[in-house]
Amino acid sequence: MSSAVKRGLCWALAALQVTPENDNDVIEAKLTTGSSYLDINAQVRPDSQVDKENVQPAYSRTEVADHCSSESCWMVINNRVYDVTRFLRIHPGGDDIMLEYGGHDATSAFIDKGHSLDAYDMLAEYCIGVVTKVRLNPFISYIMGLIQRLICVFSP
Ligand code: HEM
Repeated sequence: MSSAVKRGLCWALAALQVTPENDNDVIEAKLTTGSSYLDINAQVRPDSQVDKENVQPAYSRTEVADHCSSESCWMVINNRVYDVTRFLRIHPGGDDIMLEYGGHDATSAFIDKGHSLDAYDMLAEYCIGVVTKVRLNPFISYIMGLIQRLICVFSP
């Protein structure tokens, strides 16, 4: 599948404001190692930042989808919005891969890559808010999440 088609489909899904609830399952599955330190919420949002993040703005996935360039690159990880524009050039994995996920939900990609705990710690610095949750019919939400995942799995 060409990246243009992939981007189009991802944008369409974003426009539908799909919050892939399944990402929480991914996180649970990845992090049920028994170590409390491996709680992504603890890593993404240490206690000291809870209040700060609570007053941060909420962005829709459509808004996030608009920020997909090197001039302004946002991504969603675990239902939080990250402005990674200034991190692009210093990301050890390169800016290309970051831009691929610019404007999208990068939760699974971020976790599947197996980032170090240092990388998890770095997230807090780039967090600008949370994603607004629009609850769709659970069945539709499930199908949308499934399509989103299939796109990620089968695209080159
Ligand atoms: C704000 C989000 C991100 C941060 C803070 C971040 C941070 C890091 C850091 C610190 C490393 C160095 C290795 C490590 O400590 O794990 C790294 C490597 C890497 N990251 Fe990210 N990353 C982010 C997003 C992503 C995304 C969305 C992808 C997409 C798959 C990705 C893919 C990679 C890859 C492929 C490497 C190179 C691994 C290697 O060569 O060992 N990263 N990242």
